[in-house]
Amino acid sequence: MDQPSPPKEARIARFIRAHLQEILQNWDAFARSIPAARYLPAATLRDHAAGMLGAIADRLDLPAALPGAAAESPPHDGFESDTQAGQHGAGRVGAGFSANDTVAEFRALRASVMGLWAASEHGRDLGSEDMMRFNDAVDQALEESLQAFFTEKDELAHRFDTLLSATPDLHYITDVDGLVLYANKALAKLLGPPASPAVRQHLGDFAPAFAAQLRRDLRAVAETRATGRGELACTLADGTAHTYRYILLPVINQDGTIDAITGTARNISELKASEAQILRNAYYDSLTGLPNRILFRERLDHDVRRAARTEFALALLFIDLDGFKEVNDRFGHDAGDQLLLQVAQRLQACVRATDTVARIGGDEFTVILNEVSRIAFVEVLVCEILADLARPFSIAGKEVHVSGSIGITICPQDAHLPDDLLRNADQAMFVAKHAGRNRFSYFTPDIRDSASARLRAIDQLRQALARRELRVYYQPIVELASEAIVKAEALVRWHHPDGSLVLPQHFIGIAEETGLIGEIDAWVLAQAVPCAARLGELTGAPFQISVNKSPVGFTRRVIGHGWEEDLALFNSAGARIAVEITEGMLLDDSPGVRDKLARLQKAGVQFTIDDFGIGYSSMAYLNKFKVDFLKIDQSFVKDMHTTNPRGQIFAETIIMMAHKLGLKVIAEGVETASQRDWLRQAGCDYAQGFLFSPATTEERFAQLLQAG
Ligand SMILES: Nc1nc2c(ncn2[C@@H]2O[C@H](COP(=O)(O)OP(=O)(O)OP(=O)(O)O)[C@@H](O)[C@H]2O)c(=O)[nH]1
Repeated sequence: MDQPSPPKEARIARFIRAHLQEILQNWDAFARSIPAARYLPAATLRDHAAGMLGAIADRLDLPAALPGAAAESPPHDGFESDTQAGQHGAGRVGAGFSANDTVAEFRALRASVMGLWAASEHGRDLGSEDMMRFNDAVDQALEESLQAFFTEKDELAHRFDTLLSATPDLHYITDVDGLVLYANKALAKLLGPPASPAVRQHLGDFAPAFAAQLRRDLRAVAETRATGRGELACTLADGTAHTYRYILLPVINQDGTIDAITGTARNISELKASEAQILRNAYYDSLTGLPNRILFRERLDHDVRRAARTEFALALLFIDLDGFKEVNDRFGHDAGDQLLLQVAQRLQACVRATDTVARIGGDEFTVILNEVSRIAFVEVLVCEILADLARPFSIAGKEVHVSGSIGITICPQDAHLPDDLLRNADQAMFVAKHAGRNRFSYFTPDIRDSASARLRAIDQLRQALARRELRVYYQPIVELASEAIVKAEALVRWHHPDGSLVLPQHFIGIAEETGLIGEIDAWVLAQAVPCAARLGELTGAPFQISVNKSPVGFTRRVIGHGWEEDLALFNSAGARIAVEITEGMLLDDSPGVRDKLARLQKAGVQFTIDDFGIGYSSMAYLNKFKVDFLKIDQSFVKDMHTTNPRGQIFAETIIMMAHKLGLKVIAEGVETASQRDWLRQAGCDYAQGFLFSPATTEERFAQLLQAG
């Protein structure tokens, strides 16, 4: 049987297979004109072309591959890239080809084959059925490729949309005018539905007030091709205020043109709020909201510089509350906080918006008064502040009273450097406080001199402690009935390097202010306890030494003061030590003070009320707290036989009252025999003073004791 002649279409298939290498050489030249093809290696492109040509040839070989076959079996809707052409089209998406590039690629294939066919012996058959079938096969492959290409693109877009819509950030693609080509879910929500499907929304529509800013930025990105960045503080349609940080990137086409801009915008409102909070914490006092010390210093620097350029002066006020600690102690720390807040409000209400009120420490405030034309105005304002602070405060339904001590310094009159001004105002405040509180004091050079002298004294006292220049002296206390030395008072002396012996009244005040008193009191106690034991051995009977304990040591934390260490010493000494305290101490009903007194009493320590009769008139504390001795203040003793006979009456009354309460009485400052005789006759138990002996060293004291 005769073999049927091969179908006509096989001719071109055979032609393709036979001339594949030449076709591919032609193809190379065409392919170079396809923009995206430039980014693929030549070998890869040729492999693709060879694969496609092979598939087209195979298709032409099929008997079913008749003209119009593609039209008869159109790719179904859910196109799957299962043919060679389909796979090719889907792959082109990943390779960065546009649809036009893909079309161009097929055109190049067609032209490569047709060019060679025309040049071959078949040249005259260009319009032949072979050619028509070939063109149909290429068209069909192209259609399959494009279908796959677009399906892949849609899927990719969907995947990107899913990815970009999974974040709260705004992602967008716009044209160069800002008309939105793509908006992720977050942005679409902000933009709301478009007015009409035919009208594109503008990126700035979600914050209309900033549309102009966005337009400018978009234009700049399109013109400069540089990435644009910016921040947008805006109010959204729901009335909430937000800040967005955005980025705009030009999408540069392969031909170098820009017709789209893409980017993201992130809502940084929380970040901004926490940045603002950090800034507030760094520069503002969290309790009162006033500028803190750091911001105050910055403002002072700035205001001083500005004042130097004008004819105006600047006044700096340093305000320290009086009696604030008592508010904390009596009403609690929260009440203290409330008070500070109300003080801040009152101070702020006194000054102009251009002035600064700052809280620079616990109960310390400063006020910078700018553009001061007359100092008299400052004084008027300061009086107003004092009056305002002295008005009662209402805290948790209770009336609370404080006052203020104010130091004033003027720039440039007193100083023109911020540090000096602050120091001046502080020193002037110190003077106001020590002059009785609830008043003001101007800075003067004298104040500076005495403040420097005070600082020098503090420094010297510190050194005295370190160099062990302090000594304990003991003053005999005699029993008036027998005139025998039965006790001693330990008194501290300072052997100054200049050879002088400094009495406590010249340094205890500074020691109390600076807290060094704790160290001094503890050191005196540590000397007195073994001394009492030694003197006891000498006399063969327990010997008692009184030590002074500063109220500061009971009420505050003081330097070098280990309360527990003291207590161990007191415990070991028991009644060999008596503690001299002031009436004020017993009136202090704060738990800290009461607890310390009770612990001392438990240790067996006896108590002497020092300077009795010159302090508080209330004696109710004598009923509450067990005291052993009353010490009549030396002012009564001194007055006894001089101009003021009332001294005798007071002394007599004190002695009588003490005895009725079961207490012993010590008179101090006894200098004359007549004072001694009178006291003895009035029933006073003990006396101390120059008549018997000044305070002296332990050795000398021991000699006195032995001499009887
Ligand atoms: N409630 C409260 N108290 C504070 C705060 N900061 C510091 N203080 C207290 O404020 C007090 C300030 O001490 P002082 O200035 O010596 O007290 P004061 O009673 O006013 O003494 P004078 O100035 O001598 O009249 C201390 O007891 C601190 O513990 C705070 O933020 N809140």
